[in-house]
Amino acid sequence: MKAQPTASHFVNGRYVEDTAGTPMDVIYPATGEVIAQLHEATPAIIEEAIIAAKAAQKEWAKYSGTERGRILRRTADIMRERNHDLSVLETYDTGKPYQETSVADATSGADALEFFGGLAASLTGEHIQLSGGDWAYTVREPLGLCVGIGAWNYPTQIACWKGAPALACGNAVIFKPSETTPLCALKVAEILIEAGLPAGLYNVVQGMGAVGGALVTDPRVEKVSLTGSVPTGKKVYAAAAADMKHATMELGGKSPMVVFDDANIEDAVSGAILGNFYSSGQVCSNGTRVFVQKGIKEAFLKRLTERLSTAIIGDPMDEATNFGPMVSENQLNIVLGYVEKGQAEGARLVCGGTRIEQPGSWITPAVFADVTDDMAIAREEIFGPVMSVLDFDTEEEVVARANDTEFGLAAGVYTSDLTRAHRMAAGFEAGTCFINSYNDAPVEVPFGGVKASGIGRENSKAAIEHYSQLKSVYVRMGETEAPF
Ligand SMILES: NC(=O)C1=CN([C@@H]2O[C@H](COP(=O)(O)OP(=O)(O)OC[C@H]3O[C@@H](n4cnc5c(N)ncnc54)[C@H](O)[C@@H]3O)[C@@H](O)[C@H]2O)C=CC1
Repeated sequence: MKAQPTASHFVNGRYVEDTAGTPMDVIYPATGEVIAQLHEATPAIIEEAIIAAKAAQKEWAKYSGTERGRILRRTADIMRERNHDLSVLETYDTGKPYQETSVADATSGADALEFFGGLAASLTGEHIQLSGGDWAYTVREPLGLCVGIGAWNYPTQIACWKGAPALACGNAVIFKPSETTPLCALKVAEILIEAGLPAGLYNVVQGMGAVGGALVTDPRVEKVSLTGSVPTGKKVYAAAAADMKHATMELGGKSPMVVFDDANIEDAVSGAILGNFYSSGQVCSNGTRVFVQKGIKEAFLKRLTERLSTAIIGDPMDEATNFGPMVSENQLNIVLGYVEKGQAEGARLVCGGTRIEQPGSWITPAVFADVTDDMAIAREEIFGPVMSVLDFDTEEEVVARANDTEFGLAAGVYTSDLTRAHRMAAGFEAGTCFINSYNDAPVEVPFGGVKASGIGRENSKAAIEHYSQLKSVYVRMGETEAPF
């Protein structure tokens, strides 16, 4: 098999297998071939991971930030050196074109390791002067054992976006990748050990939702960070709350992208393509509701369809390919179902949306025009290459319509009017806004959603708040006074 790892799990610094676990086939989405076979984690594997992580974390917490950071930065360097191999594996795991995986997956993971590695030494508390010479200080302490649960669209990135801040703060991690894309997190775990991370601090256990559920409900786990859909997020957040665990939820969206008459059409079309068709549309923050002001609607659609006709759909390993298959047959069928639904609801299919008849899970990028707010394709997260174009007249109207959704992950605006751009950003109910751009996610900037799209933030200094807690220590310099 093309991508068979040494074993299914990585626990306590080494690969481990337990063939008693349910077999899991890993399928290359571009051809439908089985490229690896793993086993789901058994309760024995989960137990081994928890025991190893708890023991290792106690020692890791005693390391200085400088020492922790050095290991993370070394890991980032190794990941960059091996970017080609890691990107090929990511392409096998997800089907995303190598043209994308070579610049947006292991490299983004390395950015997180480097950023949080650099921050580790500066994670200090503060000194607070009080009256009468008394004073207090705060200590930033790790949470303990953090569980990360991943989605299938950015497996390496998610494994690092959760692992890097957790480790920088002195925590241990157990990561459960998506069952659809289990391969790359194992490589991250292996490279962390090679870079000098003590055994037991970053473990990878495979499995379906039930394995995630077993981790989330274990009383020895202090924090849960999920990247996934809103329905899963609601379950995992509720399970974490039952034990008062810390939680970060990076969930789905149905984000608006607003294009005003005065926008640079070429840039707006680029933003709409990036925000709908990169990774075959499998990006949580995608701007799938494209509101176009009526005056430029036809010009926008014309240029969009022209540009879409130049997409290179084909072998994901070919560096020229810029549009790959859906991650799985299951996801393809969900997307095809929405294309059918959109047509049945009366939207106009401008182009694409047809299954490409060849092995693997392929579809052409779809654009719907004349979409109205009540249609399922405008309300529900599709998580595939289906763009809905909606018309609007005024700024006031479009802000209200853009916000009329349970989600609040991202929002974008294309306009050449500077003050309007900032008014729009202020009016959007979204965790991340883009002005004349779409889907940037550099590690320096907080990322996360509002409303049903989640709680907490990943990346940036903001993530530190979600992987550490403050202890306050009061120091009295005089006598202790009591009422009697
Ligand atoms: N906001 C963000 O940063 C991102 C959000 N996403 C969202 O992820 C979704 C697509 O990914 P999927 O893997 O289909 O999501 P999903 O919600 O089906 O699964 C996510 C993960 O949760 C696990 N899981 C399922 N049930 C569980 C349970 N009861 N307890 C614990 N773990 C459980 C799954 O095994 C998987 O590892 C989309 O909604 C997308 O928007 C994807 C990428 C980034």
